[in-house]
Amino acid sequence: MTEQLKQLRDRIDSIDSELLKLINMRAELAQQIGHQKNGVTYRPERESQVLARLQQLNPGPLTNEHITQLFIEIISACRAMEEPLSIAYLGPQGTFSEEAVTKRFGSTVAALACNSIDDVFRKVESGTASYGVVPVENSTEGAVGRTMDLLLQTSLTVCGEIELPVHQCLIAQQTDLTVIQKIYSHPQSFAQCLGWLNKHLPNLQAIARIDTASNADAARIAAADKNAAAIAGRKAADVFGLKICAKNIEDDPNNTTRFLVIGTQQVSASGKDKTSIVTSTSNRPGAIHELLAPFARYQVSMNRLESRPSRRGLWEYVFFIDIEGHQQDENVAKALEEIRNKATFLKILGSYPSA
Ligand SMILES: C=C(O[C@@H]1C=C(C(=O)O)C=C[C@H]1O)C(=O)O
Repeated sequence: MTEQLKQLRDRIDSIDSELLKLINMRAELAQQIGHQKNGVTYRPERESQVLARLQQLNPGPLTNEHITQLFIEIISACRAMEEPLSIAYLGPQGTFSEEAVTKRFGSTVAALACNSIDDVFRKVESGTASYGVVPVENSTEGAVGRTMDLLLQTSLTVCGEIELPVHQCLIAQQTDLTVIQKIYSHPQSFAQCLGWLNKHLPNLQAIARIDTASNADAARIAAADKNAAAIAGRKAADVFGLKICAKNIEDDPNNTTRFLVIGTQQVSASGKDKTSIVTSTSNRPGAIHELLAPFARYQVSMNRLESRPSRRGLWEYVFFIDIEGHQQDENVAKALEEIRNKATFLKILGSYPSA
């Protein structure tokens, strides 16, 4: 070892000793805060402020994404000193939902794989899990209907959102595409990769496309059949020991899935929030225009408007709306108050920090 290398490593060692001390001091403070809280440990608004502040202060060379991931892990460990969180998600292991859990909560949580979106809601409603993570929309494929239908019925609140860039891979036991006779995947993932499949697969007509309940299920099946491939994330290839034949095969390179964190808590304002509501109105000319007019009047921006069958009458709809701001912000509160007076139905799903 050269003298210069030794000196650099000595400096890293002494910085690590400092970091070790500081991180443990941080954990002790989190524990003290935990003793002062009654009830809810996880404070999404505070975590979002902590991360936003660090991003603003970050002098580099580490990027804001690096800093965010590092601090999410530090916060995750500190939070666990107060109380370990259990998070239900749409399993099995290796799904994008699992990645979304880690992206928001870090690794120091008990992640609970569920068989269905319904099961995620049930686990949180029954108190078996503290929070749940469910997919709500994809930038290519649109809304996840089941999540929206369950949001309408549930007593749970929306406590957060997670945006996850979704990069699909074609994975198999080997990388020779000519032996592939079947491809397994979730219908949403097939739809996200249609262009690539049509362009790159030899003998496309002869290849069966088989739907599975999740990408990770597709990977599990492909791991037991040498003539099969799966479309899934990199994580699923790791979990099931498969090779990556092609990566980033999604047709839109910005392909992103948005997930919601569901729980039982009303989240306080962070300063940069969103509010999700479901509403409906009578079926007459101009009714929707009138219903939404207060948003324009009080300068509330609408990020999303999605209609779903209400399941109460033929051709009757409910509207899922995301707006900017917290329900306690004055302009949002006034707009929602007016809407409540006009709507035949209004449910505020929750306010939470913007991703
Ligand atoms: C320490 C706290 O508890 C949790 C841990 C946090 C942290 O480590 O920074 C932030 C918010 C909470 O989820 C707190 O509420 O400040």
